[in-house]
Amino acid sequence: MTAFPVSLRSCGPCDSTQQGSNLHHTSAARRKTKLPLAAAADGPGASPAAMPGDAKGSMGQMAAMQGFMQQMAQLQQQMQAQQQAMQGKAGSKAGSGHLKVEGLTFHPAGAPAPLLNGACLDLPANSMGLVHGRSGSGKTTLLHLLAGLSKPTSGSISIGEDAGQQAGSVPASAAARCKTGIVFQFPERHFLASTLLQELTLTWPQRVQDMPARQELALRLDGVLQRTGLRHLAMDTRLEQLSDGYKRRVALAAQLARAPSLLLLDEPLAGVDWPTRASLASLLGELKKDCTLLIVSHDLQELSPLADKIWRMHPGGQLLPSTS
Ligand SMILES: Nc1ncnc2c1ncn2[C@@H]1O[C@H](COP(=O)(O)OP(=O)(O)OP(=O)(O)O)[C@@H](O)[C@H]1O
Repeated sequence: MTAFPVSLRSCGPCDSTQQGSNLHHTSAARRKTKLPLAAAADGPGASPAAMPGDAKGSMGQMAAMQGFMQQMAQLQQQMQAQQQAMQGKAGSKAGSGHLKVEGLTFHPAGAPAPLLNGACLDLPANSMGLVHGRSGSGKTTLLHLLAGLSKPTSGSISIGEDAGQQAGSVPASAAARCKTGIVFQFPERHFLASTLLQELTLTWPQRVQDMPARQELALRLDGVLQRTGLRHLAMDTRLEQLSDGYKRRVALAAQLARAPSLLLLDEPLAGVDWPTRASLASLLGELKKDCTLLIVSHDLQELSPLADKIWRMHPGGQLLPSTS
């Protein structure tokens, strides 16, 4: 079994032990979270049109800033999830991943029309949903709303136990969101650490009293590494040395170690070679046993046979059931 850093030591300098380094980076990430999160919480106000004049840089800079804000928001959610699991609020075992979305509309400030227009979907627990559609139709936007990375203009998102309740205009509860994982389209752009070990343990709780939670996470991660085909890699492998397929596996493993009840995946097969696509697709099919999956993809050939429900995102942000 792979040895993970369950024990806690004081935070050392970056070039000290791997574990000390990890603690250091995690603390730093926590500190960094405050400012971008305040901006992210503004939702539509964070769009380029709503930024003050001196912040209107190039679109590339804005995209990078938005990516960073989303990354920080996700990190904070994951940290909250570990904390709540430890306190017994969210439970350490994956709960129901029933996803219900009603009338979801997203019209960011400055956009001429809504990016998402009254989207509805109902995805039972332990099933796989697939969303396809033309480039730019709003598929990624939908995933970001479901992950709580953007704030909807109107509509409701219910996850797990919430899904049985009457929908209102409020998004899913914080506890349900904490059990939602997301793997981005280009996961390597969202890596915050340098090595495999650091990335996989980045959001683990750090306090002395968190030892049982860390032990549980280490045990779960061992199984996840086996399942995602990463177990043969050295834990000090540098992430930049990995192929695109392996980087996707690392991002997936980091999410699975949290035992999400809902896992959102953006183009999980894009940019990987054919044998890797086949093995990744088969892994995603197996994951239905553990959680509910909602996948955005153009790769219908591999994924539609595995999907229980399929939707097409039409231009104008309308989500309609689809047969393929
Ligand atoms: N906050 C925002 N403000 C304004 N426009 C936005 C915002 N977020 C996304 N967009 C625009 O909304 C459109 C839909 O983007 P989205 O990434 O959701 O499409 P997609 O269907 O996932 O495309 P692809 O298949 O190419 O990944 C794009 O034109 C994008 O530039």
